Amino acid sequence: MRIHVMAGAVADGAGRILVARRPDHVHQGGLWEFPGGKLEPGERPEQGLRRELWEELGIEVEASRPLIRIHHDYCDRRVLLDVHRVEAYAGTPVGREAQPLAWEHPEAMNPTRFPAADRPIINALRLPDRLMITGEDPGQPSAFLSRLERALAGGIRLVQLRAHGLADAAFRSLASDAYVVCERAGARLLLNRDLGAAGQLPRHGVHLTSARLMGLAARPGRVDEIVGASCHDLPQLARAAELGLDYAVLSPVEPTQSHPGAAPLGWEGFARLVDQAALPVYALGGLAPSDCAEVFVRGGQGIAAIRGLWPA
Ligand SMILES: Nc1nc2c([nH]c(=O)n2[C@H]2C[C@H](O)[C@@H](COP(=O)(O)OP(=O)(O)OP(=O)(O)O)O2)c(=O)[nH]1
Repeated sequence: MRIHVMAGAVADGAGRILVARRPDHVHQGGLWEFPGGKLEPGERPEQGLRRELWEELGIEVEASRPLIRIHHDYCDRRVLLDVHRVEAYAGTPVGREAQPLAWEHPEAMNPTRFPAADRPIINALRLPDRLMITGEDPGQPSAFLSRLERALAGGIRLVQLRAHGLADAAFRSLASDAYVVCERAGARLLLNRDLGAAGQLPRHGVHLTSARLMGLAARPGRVDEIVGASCHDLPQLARAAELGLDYAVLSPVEPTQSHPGAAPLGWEGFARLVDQAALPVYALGGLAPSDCAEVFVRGGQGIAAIRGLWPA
């Protein structure tokens, strides 16, 4: 039987997340967790979250939204971790069951101190809700970089540099400049390029095409960088999770101008695939920032887009 667990990601003003230490004698004891517990029969998820955070922390959840759902098989029990981001609450969290509490920045979290199922939750907390894929003008670096700067000024914090039309030397030059611009804005740059060509280029991570993903036997890149991949079906999502990638981009959700022939998944199809994926999944294909609320309800991390995010 599967246990449905509600857990809350409660943030402070500095973006740190509240974690609690599980007692030694319980399942996954001694490890740190996102506070929560089992959904009771007949309870709605939001109700269960409110009850658990009241019982464990003495806070009243006023607003929350889905962050990620993870199915995990621990051999001795199967769990569904249904994690919500707590957006507003009343009260001051205290360990009402005498559990030690700590506030940790997601970047500083050590996944080995959490249950195995929590790794994708930590990644979901580290990643923003918008992944911008670069669009026009890669052949005109100054116009391209000024578009990039405008996007960063508008709050973009994760950028995938996609410039398949550029030869290696032009790509290397553009990537080096884009890295400087992203660093200055506190944003992260992912290179969508063969790792041989991306080589030692400065970057915060790499983005793999679905063909490259399916040809790999192990997670590529450095351990400290973000690695994600484009996916279009369940076997690709499963491979991305197996390799321990940090995120996937699933497409196309809606019909797009860039891939007019591809059959769209629709929101139902997107939600069905995401629910079986054990990693954060961005929705791609005909989407704009106003679609984020829909993506959250469907279990996704947020939107990935060229047209919807790359400045005109
Ligand atoms: N709350 C929480 N549970 C987690 C996390 N990661 C993870 O694998 N789990 C697992 C451990 C447990 O098997 C299950 C949570 O069940 P629990 O026993 O803590 O639930 P509960 O608070 O309702 O406790 P009780 O009724 O057994 O006293 O989910 C996490 O980050 N937070």
